[in-house]
Amino acid sequence: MDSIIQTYQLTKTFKNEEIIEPLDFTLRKGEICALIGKNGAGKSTFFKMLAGQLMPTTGDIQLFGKSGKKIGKSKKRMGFMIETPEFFPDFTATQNLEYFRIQRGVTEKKRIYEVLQIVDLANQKKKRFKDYSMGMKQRLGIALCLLSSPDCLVLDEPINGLDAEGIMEIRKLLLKLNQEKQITILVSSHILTELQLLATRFVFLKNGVIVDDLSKQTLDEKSKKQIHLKVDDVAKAARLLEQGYADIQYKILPDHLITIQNHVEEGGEINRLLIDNEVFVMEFRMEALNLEEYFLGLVEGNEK
Ligand SMILES: Nc1ncnc2c1ncn2[C@@H]1O[C@H](COP(=O)(O)OP(=O)(O)OP(=O)(O)O)[C@@H](O)[C@H]1O
Repeated sequence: MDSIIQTYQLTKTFKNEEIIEPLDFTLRKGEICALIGKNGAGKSTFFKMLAGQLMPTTGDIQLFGKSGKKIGKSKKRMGFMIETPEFFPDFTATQNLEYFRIQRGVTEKKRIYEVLQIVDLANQKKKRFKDYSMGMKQRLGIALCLLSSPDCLVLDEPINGLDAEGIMEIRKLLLKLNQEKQITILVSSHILTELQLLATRFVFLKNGVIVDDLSKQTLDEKSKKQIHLKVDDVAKAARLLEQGYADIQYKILPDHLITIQNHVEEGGEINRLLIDNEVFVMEFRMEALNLEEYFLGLVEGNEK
């Protein structure tokens, strides 16, 4: 059984507003799946439904193939970090984890030392939580998720607010958990370039709808190129592009520049379309497109 999380037509409505539209999603074993969406896209709402903190309005959730009343056992195989856990500021990492170990019924006391080692906090045992850096606090949050030895982690914005070093540490940690401990990971963020170095799959969420779902390989191919044009009549060129390609994704930049994010393989035809219609093309080249630009193209549509 390869699917760890599966949702069927899952929805959530708050006060007559559908925040999550019927959502079908599968997380497969071994993946590091990035859920990418702007603030308010519905990432936390989706994660809270997976964790059982929010009831879906309609639809179904399966964890490890189990749903409904049987889901409880599967939930024990999951580690959720949806909001920063409420650690005691004056407690050390060990004292904080000991509190949660007892609360959660994890019998083996030595597990605390193991998880602190995994997240590289074992040598900080005497420091109190309030003296931790943001990165250390996040890693302690992940340690807490790991206490019950889960097979899957669901992490909401674990690198939010971290500096470059903190981000790198979390990335190293998540890669280690995935590769060495075979933990499947679903992680959300809006720091897209960071996820490009971490995830094996990218799911884009906009207003509660999955607008794209790409493997790392496809994303890398897409991010290789975009068309970069300099033309004399930008408005006419834009009109021709829209007439020629209904789904065209482009941006108009200052200095008569247009970048086109899709139909990149048809660059020759696009050039011909413009020239044949008497648009003077001063520059035509392919250039690299980064994930951030691709994402903005998807979630904002054309900037006209
Ligand atoms: N309990 C609630 N009652 C009413 N509206 C809510 C509730 N929780 C979330 N929302 C709304 O649902 C939408 C999605 O919120 P959500 O927190 O899931 O987005 P998000 O993608 O996680 O964004 P962020 O990164 O800002 O947390 C927002 O418009 C938010 O205001």
